[in-house]
Amino acid sequence: MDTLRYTFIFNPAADKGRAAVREPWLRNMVSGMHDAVVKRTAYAGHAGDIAREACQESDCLVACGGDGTLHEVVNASFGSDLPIGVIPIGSANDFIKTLQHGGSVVKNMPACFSGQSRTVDLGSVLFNGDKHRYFVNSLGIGFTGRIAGTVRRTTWAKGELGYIHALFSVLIGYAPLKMHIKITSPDSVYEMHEPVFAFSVSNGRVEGGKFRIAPEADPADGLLDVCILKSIPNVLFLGYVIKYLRGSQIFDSRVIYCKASSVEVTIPDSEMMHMDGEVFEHIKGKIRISVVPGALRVFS
Ligand SMILES: Nc1ncnc2c1ncn2[C@@H]1O[C@H](COP(=O)(O)OP(=O)(O)OP(=O)(O)O)[C@@H](O)[C@H]1O
Repeated sequence: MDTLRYTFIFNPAADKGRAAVREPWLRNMVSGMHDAVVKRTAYAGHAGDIAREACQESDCLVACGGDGTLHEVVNASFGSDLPIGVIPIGSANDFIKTLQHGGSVVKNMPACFSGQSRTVDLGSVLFNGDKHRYFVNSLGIGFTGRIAGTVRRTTWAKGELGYIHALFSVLIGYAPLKMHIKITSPDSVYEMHEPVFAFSVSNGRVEGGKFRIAPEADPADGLLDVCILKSIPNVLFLGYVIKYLRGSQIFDSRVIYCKASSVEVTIPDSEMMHMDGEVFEHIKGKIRISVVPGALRVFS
């Protein structure tokens, strides 16, 4: 069998710059193992540019960073059918927690070289008219979009602490958002039109490091998991934080949790959205989210 050609796409800015110290380790691990090169990103968006080029000259791509790095690599290489590996050296590394090897950097290295891959679903998102992205792990509009924005802006709080700090910062002055939501499930269509505290659609189970936002999610089931927290008084918030940490919010009467093949959301006012922790500002109008079954090959 021919040796597989690997491109490792290394984001030194991941984990608020702490990933940079991993570079000698990564280069050492990679050297002499297979036909592999390490390419270091130089700016935000560069992981996608490297991935696009590498599709022509590689058999496998490995995203070395957090969920944002993986998000860029997946969007840039969509349609190439190249398997993608993950070396989780970001702050949260949420998607890898749903895959077999958990968040371990050391365990994921051999997984990348095993040649064993499996297919998982992707979320496809049309927004602001003609804008389009795929997400791997999760999407949030409103509350969790603002949290992702705060995490990006805050430089002093690193790792999962950054997500906890952002959670409470966003809560101050937060009011539930008006949303019209249409959820299409395999056997039903459900519509709601009321203020929503938190809205997410997930392919993976975890978000923000520790929050079990979609505890029933299976990234290979051909469906996305929808979790909507209806309007709640802010005083009840702490109780819901604990429920989201445990994944028990799905049994709460104020939460809608279901599997869907597509979700259409309409928001009248400009809002923040995140996909895999990447922030998209000034989102307004219709957002069309749908599953693309088995669209991504991952090493696991
Ligand atoms: N060389 C670079 N300089 C500045 N920013 C970069 C560079 N390379 C990539 N980025 C940006 O760094 C951001 C953070 O990357 P990533 O999401 O992988 O790490 P993280 O936020 O620590 O992890 P997680 O999303 O799992 O919490 C991304 O938005 C990406 O576009």
